[in-house]
Amino acid sequence: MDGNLKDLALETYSRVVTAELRINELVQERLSFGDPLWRFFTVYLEPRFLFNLVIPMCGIYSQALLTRLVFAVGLASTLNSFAKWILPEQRPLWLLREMYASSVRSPSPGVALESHPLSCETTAGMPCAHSMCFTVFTLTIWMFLSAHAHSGQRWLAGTVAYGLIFCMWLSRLYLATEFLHQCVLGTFIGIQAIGALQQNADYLWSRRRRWAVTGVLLLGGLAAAVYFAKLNLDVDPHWSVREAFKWCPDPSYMRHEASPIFYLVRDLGILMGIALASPLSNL
Ligand SMILES: O=P(O)(O)OC[C@H]1O[C@@H](O)[C@H](O)[C@@H](O)[C@@H]1O
Repeated sequence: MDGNLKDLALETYSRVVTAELRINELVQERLSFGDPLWRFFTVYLEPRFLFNLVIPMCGIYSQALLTRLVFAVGLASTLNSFAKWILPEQRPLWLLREMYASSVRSPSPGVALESHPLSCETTAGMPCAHSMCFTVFTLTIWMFLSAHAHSGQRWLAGTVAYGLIFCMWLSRLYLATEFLHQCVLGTFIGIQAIGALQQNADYLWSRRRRWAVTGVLLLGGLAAAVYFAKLNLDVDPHWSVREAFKWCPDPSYMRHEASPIFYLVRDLGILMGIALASPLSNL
């Protein structure tokens, strides 16, 4: 019974992702006129660029906004890196090439996807980091600016924010780095994370430095524990890097600073900065 259920779940999953490959193909075929725009979203609105340039620039407008953005996007990015680290999922190009390369999986999906230098990601797919962090970034700004806006202005700004998030999905689908469900879930988790941060804002912002630093160190311990647990279970912790090496058309497209461990260290570094500045309510 258990075996049947597992087979059914695997078969359903396989059907869904195969159908989703067609969505990637459709976006590539129909929306190629927007190529520069899709590249812009992926390159200039990605989490690293947000942390390095866009969020500090927002600080020119307001320091309160800067603090909120670093806190919210930093937490969202860490959550995302942990999800990819603990439970990695395929990306469309990896799956497609594996389907064509393997004689076991048939019939072949009959889909052709173009790959770009930007398609060579070395982390796992789920949930989409670009969609998740950009959702948190956009909605945090929207909430901050809406505080003193009329309902009409709020509605207009909200529509623009969701339109931009949708463009980020199209960008990731166009570059065939993500399946649609990975983009949708990235945004969904981002929205849930913002809700949870809002509800617990007083508690989180009043944490003393000692507790915040201990929390970040524990997260570092969790990341290391996952690494050793996977080794023990004979699961490759660097599975996503191997997949990228296997299926990327040109290994020079890959960046060493894009590996899961690098992103975990980057995100925990950002969180450690926040922890050292705690309690945030004093800023
Ligand atoms: O999950 P995505 O959207 O394909 O992004 C992969 C990586 O892309 C990088 O550009 C980001 O800096 C990382 O945070 C992210 O994990």
